[in-house]
Amino acid sequence: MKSRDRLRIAMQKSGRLTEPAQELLARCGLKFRQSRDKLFCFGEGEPVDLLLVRDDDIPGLIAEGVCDLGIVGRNVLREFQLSQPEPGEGLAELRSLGFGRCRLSIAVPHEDGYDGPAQLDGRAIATSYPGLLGEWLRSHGVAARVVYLAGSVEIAPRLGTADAICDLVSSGATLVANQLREAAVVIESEAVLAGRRDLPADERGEIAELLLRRLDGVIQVRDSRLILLQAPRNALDDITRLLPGMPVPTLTAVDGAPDQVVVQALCAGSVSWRQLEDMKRAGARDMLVLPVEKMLA
Ligand SMILES: Nc1ncnc2c1ncn2[C@@H]1O[C@H](COP(=O)(O)OP(=O)(O)OP(=O)(O)O)[C@@H](O)[C@H]1O
Ligand SMILES: O=P(O)(O)OC[C@H]1O[C@H](OP(=O)(O)OP(=O)(O)O)[C@H](O)[C@@H]1O
Ligand SMILES: [Mg+2]
Repeated sequence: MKSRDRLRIAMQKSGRLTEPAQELLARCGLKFRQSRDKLFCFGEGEPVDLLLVRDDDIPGLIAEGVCDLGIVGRNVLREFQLSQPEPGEGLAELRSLGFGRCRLSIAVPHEDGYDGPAQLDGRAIATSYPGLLGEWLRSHGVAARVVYLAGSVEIAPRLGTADAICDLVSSGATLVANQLREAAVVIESEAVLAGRRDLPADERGEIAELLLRRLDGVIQVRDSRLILLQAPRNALDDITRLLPGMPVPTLTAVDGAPDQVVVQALCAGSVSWRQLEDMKRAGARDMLVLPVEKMLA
């Protein structure tokens, strides 16, 4: 294969993960110019390019070395890994990215009810994820027949081609619309950054590491809020306990009010109105919750 000195990331061309993935890379400071056929994006500035493909193709492209990294659902990555002779080798989930959250679940016709895995013994289950379903069935000691369907899995029970399904669920609206009920969760999924276990030991590896560092900063910032408030010193313990992630706050004295301090704290996660009201009851006032734009430890 031709050697390459630019890092290449595979991502979904058009689908649920496209926009959030593009936004995430932009937040990492990467800028791209799209090719005319819209299959490739050339990186401007950093030596990082994008390949825009069907999400199902992403793990294979990384495994074959066509791309170095990929942004893909954990469901697709795990299914690919299970299709390989050595599922534990080759590809790895390098980071979880916090969008595209859904779960792969087994669902049964609403009128059937569900009283545990044994109910699925001897039944036919339709899915696009035979590897993940097969693993779940084995680990629960269930002998069911797996019927592979590439799409529209949810209509299989009505068509009589299966007794149950195993498909992605988010709001549950698709299940309700098809008179199905969620019976068991096979895996919780979200978009992940996938890569080979061994990053290339050259310039591309260095760029990948730089990208991972920026990504960590972006993810941490996205999930962080800076809170500023004023409080009586004797209420500090109570107020700190109410801060998400219980950070160690920085304290500043208030001129002319020795019993008061200004508290500054970096919180993990958003701060709800309810938490602010609880802090106010504990003695806090003049509370400000600020988003964080960039962070570098
Ligand atoms: N309802 C949902 N809510 C949230 N995330 C979802 C939902 N359905 C799927 N996902 C996640 O988003 C990924 C992409 O879903 P999408 O429906 O865009 O894929 P697709 O139809 O297979 O697209 P492609 O044309 O690229 O093959 C899924 O693999 C899954 O990780
Ligand atoms: O629980 P819900 O919020 O209803 O989401 C679940 C549905 O979302 C996905 O399909 P999508 O809408 O992407 O259609 P597709 O299968 O045709 O891609 C998935 O395959 C489920 O059918
Ligand atoms: Mg797909």
